[in-house]
Amino acid sequence: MMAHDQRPLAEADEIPTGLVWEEGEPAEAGEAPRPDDTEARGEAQEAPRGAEGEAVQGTVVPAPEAGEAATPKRPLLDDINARLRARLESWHTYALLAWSRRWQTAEAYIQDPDLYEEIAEEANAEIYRRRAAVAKKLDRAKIRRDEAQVKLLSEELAMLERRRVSAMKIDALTLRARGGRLARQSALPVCVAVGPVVALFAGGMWWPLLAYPVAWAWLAVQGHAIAVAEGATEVTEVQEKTRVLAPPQGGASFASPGAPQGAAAAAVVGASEAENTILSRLTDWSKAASGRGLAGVTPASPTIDALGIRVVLTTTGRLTPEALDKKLGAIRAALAVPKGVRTDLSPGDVGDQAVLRIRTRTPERDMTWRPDRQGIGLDIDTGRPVALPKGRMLIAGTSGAGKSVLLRVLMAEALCAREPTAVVYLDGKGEESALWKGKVRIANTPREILSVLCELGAESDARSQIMQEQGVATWTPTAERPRIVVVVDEGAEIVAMDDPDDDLDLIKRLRPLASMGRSRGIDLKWATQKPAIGEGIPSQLAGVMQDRIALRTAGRKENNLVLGSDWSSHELELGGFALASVPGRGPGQAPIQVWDLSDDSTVLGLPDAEPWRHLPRGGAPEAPPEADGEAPRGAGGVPPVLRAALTLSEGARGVTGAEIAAGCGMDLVDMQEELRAAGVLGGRFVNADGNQVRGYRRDALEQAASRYEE
Ligand SMILES: Nc1ncnc2c1ncn2[C@@H]1O[C@H](COP(=O)(O)OP(=O)(O)OP(=O)(O)O)[C@@H](O)[C@H]1O
Repeated sequence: MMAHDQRPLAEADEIPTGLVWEEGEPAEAGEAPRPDDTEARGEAQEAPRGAEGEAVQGTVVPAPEAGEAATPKRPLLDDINARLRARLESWHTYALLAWSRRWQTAEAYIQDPDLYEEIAEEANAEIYRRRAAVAKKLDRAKIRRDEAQVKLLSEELAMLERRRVSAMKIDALTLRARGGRLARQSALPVCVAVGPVVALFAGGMWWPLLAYPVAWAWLAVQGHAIAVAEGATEVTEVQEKTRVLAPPQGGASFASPGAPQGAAAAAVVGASEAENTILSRLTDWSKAASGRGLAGVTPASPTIDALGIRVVLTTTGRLTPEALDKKLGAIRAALAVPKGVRTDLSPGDVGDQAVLRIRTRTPERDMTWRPDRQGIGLDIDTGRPVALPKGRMLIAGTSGAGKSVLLRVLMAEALCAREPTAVVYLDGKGEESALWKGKVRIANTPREILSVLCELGAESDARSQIMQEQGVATWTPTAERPRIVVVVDEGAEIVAMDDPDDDLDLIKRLRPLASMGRSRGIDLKWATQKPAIGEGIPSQLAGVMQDRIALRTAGRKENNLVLGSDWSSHELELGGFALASVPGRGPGQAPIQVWDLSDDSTVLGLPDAEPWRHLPRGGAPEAPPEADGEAPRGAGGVPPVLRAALTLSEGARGVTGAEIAAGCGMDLVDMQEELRAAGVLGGRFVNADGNQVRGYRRDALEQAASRYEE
């Protein structure tokens, strides 16, 4: 009935655009008018009139949107806009992702929990270096007999020995270091955020504002790369999933990783927080491993025992259990294994399987050292004693790792051994020596150490001669010439003392002991906190010290220097856990828990023993009496040192000072003084090998002796 003539009103009667006149009967009263039609209906009273002047019936209604259905352009544009908006939103999310990751990394770097320890270590090392330098100067001054310098340097040394780095200073240094890290990490973002605004207002330059879109785009690209690397090409909000763990069976077995999510939400009773995190990641393995290059690794149900978590990993595709070793870092990251917790991979029962052990627990064992204990400690996995081979050994460990305790165990083991064994203790620090008086031969000062090394050199030569005479290749220790365990507590002290220019060529004397001592029953145990070659390990010794023990080392670098990259001694716990690179033990094996001999009274209770001294071969002179007694004169009043020098140089053109000192069991410097008092000065002579060496010429010795006989 209604013939609608729709014309825009503006065109017809100058009614505002957006409204049209709709001919026909006005809307029924009952019809709900559109809210914005009120004005329009008012206008209807003055509606246009027909040609004859009669009112034309109709209503003003809003105009349909221009071209709504008439053209496909609009939906296309809407579609493009929607897509663009979605793209921008997702790239913006990528940018936010990259920013949050960057900030997380920066935060972890700034709040690094190891920083305090590193700074404390560095501060202590600085004092230690200064102490070593002053001690060295002091020794030289003593040798020169420069009393004024000796007094000054002794005071300085005493002051340095008393000095301790206070906790407050370490706190302040740590705070400063963290502040520096924060400043460095924030410098670039702050420049990007503030720089363009400053440039705009201060310099009137608009183009630095381009830094904002550039930085945004850069972050978005980074964020996209992160999302792709992590296996999520779409950025979505990560939902916290509930832990899925089946009820423990037989004490400790958990749901397989393939179990449906959300089946159970309880943490495992009795498991620590770290263990629960690891277990939950194993349960949700596909997510934990995503983007870490662990495709082809499937964990079975984990179990917990006295040593921690054990899980069998099955490999598929081209991945082999052996290749898993290289992915251990990625596995640790996927499972969020805490830093100090050790992980070991060993072959499984089936060819494509490996067993991953996450050592979150240490079984309770009585580790106190007693004389009946075997070896240096227990393998923490098997609980069996670990005995180390005899011979030279390098021992490394950071401060507090347990070197001194391990050395105590080695020395106590030697003192209680059935085989005749003596201990020589070269303790440059001098801290432990008091405990061992009357049990082992002790040398603390450079002169004492030099003297002992001369004796050891002479002993080694004597044994070599005896072995040649007997036609044997290995020394069998006897009560007269026992096995000698030479323990160096802190090798860096010896390195610092060494000064070949001043006749203190300690390292030169140690090298033959390290290289040839093993077959002659002389075992050098070299311990150091600083495993860098030249600092704590002399290059002359590094090559020959193949058997090595590392307690906890300061970091990966130190671990690699001592044991090699297959090992992880830097992840060991502090205080008595060690890895041993010796025949029969490899990187795949569990650490050794060292017997605990930190109790001083146990050391004091060890049996006393006559400290070792070199025994010259038959007919050699006796050691002169101690300094307070007047040296007895021999036949014709010849001083014993001169007599010894004459005996030792028989048939030769001369004899070295070290040989005389060793032959007499004397300190080198004391021996030199006594010979000087007897009228003999050092010089050079040609030895049996035809080389010019420093020492005492035979003719000079004879001349001096003849003066006494006269
Ligand atoms: N085998 C062990 N069993 C139990 N506790 C140990 C063991 N070894 C070391 N510790 C603990 O660690 C502490 C530090 O050990 P130790 O003094 O031997 O370290 P260190 O490596 O010699 O350190 P530094 O080089 O700073 O002297 C000891 O006081 C002791 O409490």
